[in-house]
Amino acid sequence: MKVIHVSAECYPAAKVGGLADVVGALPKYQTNLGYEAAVVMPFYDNKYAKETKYKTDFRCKVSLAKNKYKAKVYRVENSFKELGYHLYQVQIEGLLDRENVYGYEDDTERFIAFQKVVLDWILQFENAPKVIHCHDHHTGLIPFMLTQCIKYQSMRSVPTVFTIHNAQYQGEFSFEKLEYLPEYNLEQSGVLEWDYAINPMAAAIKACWRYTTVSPNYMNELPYAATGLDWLFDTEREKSVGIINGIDTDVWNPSSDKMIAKNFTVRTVEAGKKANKQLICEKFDLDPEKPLVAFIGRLVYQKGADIMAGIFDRALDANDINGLVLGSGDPHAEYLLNELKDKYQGRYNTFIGYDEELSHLIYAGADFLIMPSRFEPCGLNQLYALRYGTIPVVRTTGGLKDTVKDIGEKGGFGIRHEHVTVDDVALAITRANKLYNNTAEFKRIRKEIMKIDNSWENSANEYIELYNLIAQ
Ligand SMILES: Nc1ncnc2c1ncn2[C@@H]1O[C@H](COP(=O)(O)OP(=O)(O)O[C@H]2O[C@H](CO)[C@@H](O)[C@H](O)[C@H]2O)[C@@H](O)[C@H]1O
Repeated sequence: MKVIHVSAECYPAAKVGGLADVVGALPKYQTNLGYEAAVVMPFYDNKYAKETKYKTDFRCKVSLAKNKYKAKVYRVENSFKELGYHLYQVQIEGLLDRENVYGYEDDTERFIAFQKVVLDWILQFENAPKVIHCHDHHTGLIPFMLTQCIKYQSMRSVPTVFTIHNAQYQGEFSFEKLEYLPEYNLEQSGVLEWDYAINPMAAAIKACWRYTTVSPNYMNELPYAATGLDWLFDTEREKSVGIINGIDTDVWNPSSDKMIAKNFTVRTVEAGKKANKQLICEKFDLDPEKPLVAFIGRLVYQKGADIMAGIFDRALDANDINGLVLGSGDPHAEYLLNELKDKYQGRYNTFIGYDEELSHLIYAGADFLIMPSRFEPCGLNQLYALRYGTIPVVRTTGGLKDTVKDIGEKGGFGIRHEHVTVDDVALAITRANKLYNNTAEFKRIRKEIMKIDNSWENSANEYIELYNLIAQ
């Protein structure tokens, strides 16, 4: 294989958010373009693992200070046929074999051990990959280990690309855990360090050959984004590239999606969306005659979760619309969103939790999707919404700015707002409601957005061009 993607998540094996969607799709498109790609990720003891057949590809022991763990690298049988790329999963007994991806006290230990096993596995390849492509901070120590650790010296010339999906999460931990890392020249500790701690995201930026962000605009924002690494992003900018995410049009295709009530194309969009909306309205006691404004996502500060209940309260009060929220995260935000149900019975509802199938149905049946994000490295939800004829209402930030044009502009097809305040987002929803009531224009835009090409083809090629630039 030419490139190995290393990631904590990959759809369909394990998904928490957009990282899984990207790592689950990009390698397939790269392989289709003739650049054979594989993915290596942790093995979690989840539903996918129970339904999947594995073959052991490699066995080793991994140590973290005095603790030793048995590890295996599994190859997922038939992954090339079913997913379009080879999928490998690292099983570390007692560390990774748990149900969830994140959220354990020893996440630092889990992901350090994972990265060490990945490199031990690659070390014994007859032919090293041309590029190792790491995604987010859980894999950020790999560029460091490759360039600094004695054990991996023979792979020093293998180029690394590091992709930032979200610079807010950096995985920092204390230097007390330094002994978990393989031996290196301690004079190089500065490469690991940021703000008196080991910071895997900072270490990756410093040690990788090139780093990328998932949209060009997020790249421009990073030196001012208050992530704590602003200065680093400014000084290392020369080795950065912004490449916009695409979507997997095999998975996200309204004409063949098995998770929705009725399939549709641009030609049959009216009937298709109506049937999907009807089912949502039945499930959630909403009014199919009124526009449906939805939110899907992790209920965290980034996504505006703290003001989400306020937004729906104001927007439902001012407009004759439905509101629906699918998400989970901050318990207080969940509580406030649920509390609103009594006030707007028959027009507003929530599903607090994670439900992949329901998300597809909502993209297919909603009229508008709101994304009042404080920052958004790319955002995939707006791209899925467009493909399913749902008009995005987004904050002008990050990748949302790159992918959504306001209806006030020439050729515009979405609604944008500048601020993450209840007032600004509610006003944007009022604009959406006005557009809905201008039936001819609403229907025209709905058809237009379904035709926009946000598939992975172009971006997958941009990554390949980047690999070719650095790999000899
Ligand atoms: N409760 C729920 N039920 C079902 N599905 C749910 C869900 N909550 C979220 N999802 C799904 O998770 C994905 C979210 O993707 P995003 O890219 O919008 O955000 P995320 O912040 O996770 O990703 C980060 O990485 C991606 C990938 O690079 C960037 O696009 C993004 O800006 C960055 O924050 C979508 O597939 C969405 O449908």
